[in-house]
Amino acid sequence: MEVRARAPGKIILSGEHAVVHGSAAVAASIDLYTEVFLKISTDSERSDGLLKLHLKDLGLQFSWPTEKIKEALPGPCIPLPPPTCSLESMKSLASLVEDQNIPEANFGLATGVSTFLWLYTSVHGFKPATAVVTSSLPLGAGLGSSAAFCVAVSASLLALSDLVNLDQNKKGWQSFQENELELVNKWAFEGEKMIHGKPSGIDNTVSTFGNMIMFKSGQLTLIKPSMPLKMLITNTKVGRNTKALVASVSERTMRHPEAMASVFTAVDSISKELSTIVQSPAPDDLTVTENEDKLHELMEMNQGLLQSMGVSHTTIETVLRTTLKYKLASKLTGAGGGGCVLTLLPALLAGTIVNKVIAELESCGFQCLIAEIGGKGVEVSFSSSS
Ligand SMILES: Nc1ncnc2c1ncn2[C@@H]1O[C@H](COP(=O)(O)OP(=O)(O)O)[C@@H](O)[C@H]1O
Ligand SMILES: C[C@@](O)(CCOP(=O)(O)O)CC(=O)O
Ligand SMILES: [Mg+2]
Repeated sequence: MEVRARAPGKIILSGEHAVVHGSAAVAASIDLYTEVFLKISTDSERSDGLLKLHLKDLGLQFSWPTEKIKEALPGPCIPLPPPTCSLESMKSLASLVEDQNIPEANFGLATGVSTFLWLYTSVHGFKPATAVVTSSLPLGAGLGSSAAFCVAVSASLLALSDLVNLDQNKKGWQSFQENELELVNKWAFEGEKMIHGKPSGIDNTVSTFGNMIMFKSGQLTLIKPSMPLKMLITNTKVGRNTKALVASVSERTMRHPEAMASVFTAVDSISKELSTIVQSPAPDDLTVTENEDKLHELMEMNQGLLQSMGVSHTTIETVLRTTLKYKLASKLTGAGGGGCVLTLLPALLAGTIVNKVIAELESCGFQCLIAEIGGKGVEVSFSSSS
């Protein structure tokens, strides 16, 4: 029994952090993916009794005797709802992962590895298996690698379970039915909880369902943009950790509840207005430009509010200053504190200007890319090639 699952990363156009506190946010999937290959040994197959996890791009391989996992974890938790990992299980997972001696440089991976073990055993118990993970997403840079990882892992696990009804003979990538996607999303959210502490659920939701969405208090609304939206993504390459940044915003909120409530309300309005603008009819270039000007201002306002939440960074400020020289608006995307910055590229902006901005940003040591936004969500493939 084997399957491949791939799940996209995302950009947040407005509302990160505030969405954790109930404000609306707008996000879109991007065409960078995390892919998980999963092969589970059936009872009749001979196996080495190991659960193996290979993080291929990082050159790291881990394995655990399934008997050892059985002593530490409760095992399958079916039927629904998916279980939230208890503190006791977290501790057992930490010691199972510690035994693998993850290199210090990859220390943040420990939670990802624990999450894999938790999701795997919750769906498939203690069956020996091999999982191979590859990703074109930068880890810990604000493009939702944690969610793409949780969604791809959950999708691969559910695809090989009795809980979904996929066509195993179909060649190439296929999607799940709507109710199955909801299931994948629920399991992935449990994984995100382990990595983020208190996630809003926006990242796993957009990775699961794809497209562009507005997300508020756990509810998603599909957005159908009626104007072209091109974003430059600049990776400052400053590593950061979403869990710590989300916790720091919550601490600030405890210290200044009224002021922060106003900040979150302002972000809520920005996301709602942004969603209205991108969906409003744009029959000609003039209307597109007018709408882009409004988006420009909304992005600047959102960035200002993110600064007031304390999640900007000197490298983010450098990107903002650099792009402003070309009259382009930027804002951080994801948790901030480094990571990636979005810059709106107006539809009529000359290619030579885009190249100049990119060259200037890259001369600062940043990495730029232009991703396709709003594509498909999670998919699986049972065939060996796709
Ligand atoms: N391909 C992967 N393999 C293992 N763990 C991963 C992978 N992608 C993400 N993770 C987990 O997610 C963490 C990064 O998540 P986070 O701090 O939320 O940043 P982001 O989601 O913006 O990339 C990593 O430190 C790791 O624990
Ligand atoms: C800061 C936040 O809004 C987004 C975090 O995204 P990322 O992990 O930095 O890609 C947190 C959340 O919504 O769960
Ligand atoms: Mg994340």
